[in-house]
Amino acid sequence: MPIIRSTLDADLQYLTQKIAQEVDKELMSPAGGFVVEQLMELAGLSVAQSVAKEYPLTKYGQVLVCCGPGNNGGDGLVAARHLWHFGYKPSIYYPKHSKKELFQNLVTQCNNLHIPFVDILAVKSGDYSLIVDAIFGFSFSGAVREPFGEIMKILAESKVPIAAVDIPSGWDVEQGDVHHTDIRPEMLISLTAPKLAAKHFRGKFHYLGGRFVSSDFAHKFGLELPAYPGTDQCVRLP
Ligand SMILES: NC(=O)C1=CN([C@@H]2O[C@H](COP(=O)(O)OP(=O)(O)OC[C@H]3O[C@@H](n4cnc5c(N)ncnc54)[C@H](O)[C@@H]3O)[C@@H](O)[C@H]2O)[C@H](O)CC1
Ligand SMILES: [K+]
Repeated sequence: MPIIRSTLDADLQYLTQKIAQEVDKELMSPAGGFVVEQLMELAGLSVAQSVAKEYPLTKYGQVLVCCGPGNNGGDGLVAARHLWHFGYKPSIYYPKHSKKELFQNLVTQCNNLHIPFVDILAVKSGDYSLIVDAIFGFSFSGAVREPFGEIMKILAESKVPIAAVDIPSGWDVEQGDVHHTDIRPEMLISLTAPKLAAKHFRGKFHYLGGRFVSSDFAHKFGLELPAYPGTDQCVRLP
């Protein structure tokens, strides 16, 4: 059963990069009425909740959240904060801090919880039982540019499970791992709706998060979204 059907392209069951960006833009237009802080908060909360459903803190308490320079990284910063409140012991690898106030605030919030910001050596230490990959999302394009090549390599060689936010980082948003990053997440948390790259996902757990789409809005974009159970911010996809 298709989860998403886009009437903008009848052959698609998953979103193209362009449609994903259009949906995002429309949500934050006067017609959508959202601001980015709200969407990011709900996206990050849904990531933390998805992780908590499959990786209990008794076994996966030490979580490393790897955050990139854009909004995917912002989702990671939010997710780290919620994971901390859920009882996990997150650390954050965030090599390229954004100067935007939104991101500075997210960093302050994490600092206030004493969530450590670690460097690449800590990432290599193997002290973590789970990695959250929030490096690149739906605006990634082309081959990976430095300084992210090294972290991609570490993620690819990781022996612990990876939970990827929206798209496995380094993967082409539509075609999957065409740049051969070899990142193979065990979990994928698609936000708003899966992107085409999700068709290439072979991990164990595919979740949908970002519970902020109205039915009118979904109808406008031809999105057929599954119902979220109860008060959950995420739903497991088949
Ligand atoms: N509506 C939603 O679903 C929401 C999703 N959110 C999250 O936002 C990201 C998309 O965020 P955006 O800032 O547009 O882009 P990215 O985070 O994917 O990355 C942009 C960042 O990456 C750099 N970059 C791009 N390509 C490369 C490359 N080849 N090598 C190195 N660096 C690259 C680019 O220069 C930028 O700095 C979406 O996936 C969701 O996770 C929102 O949080 C809420 C709404
Ligand atoms: K990602």
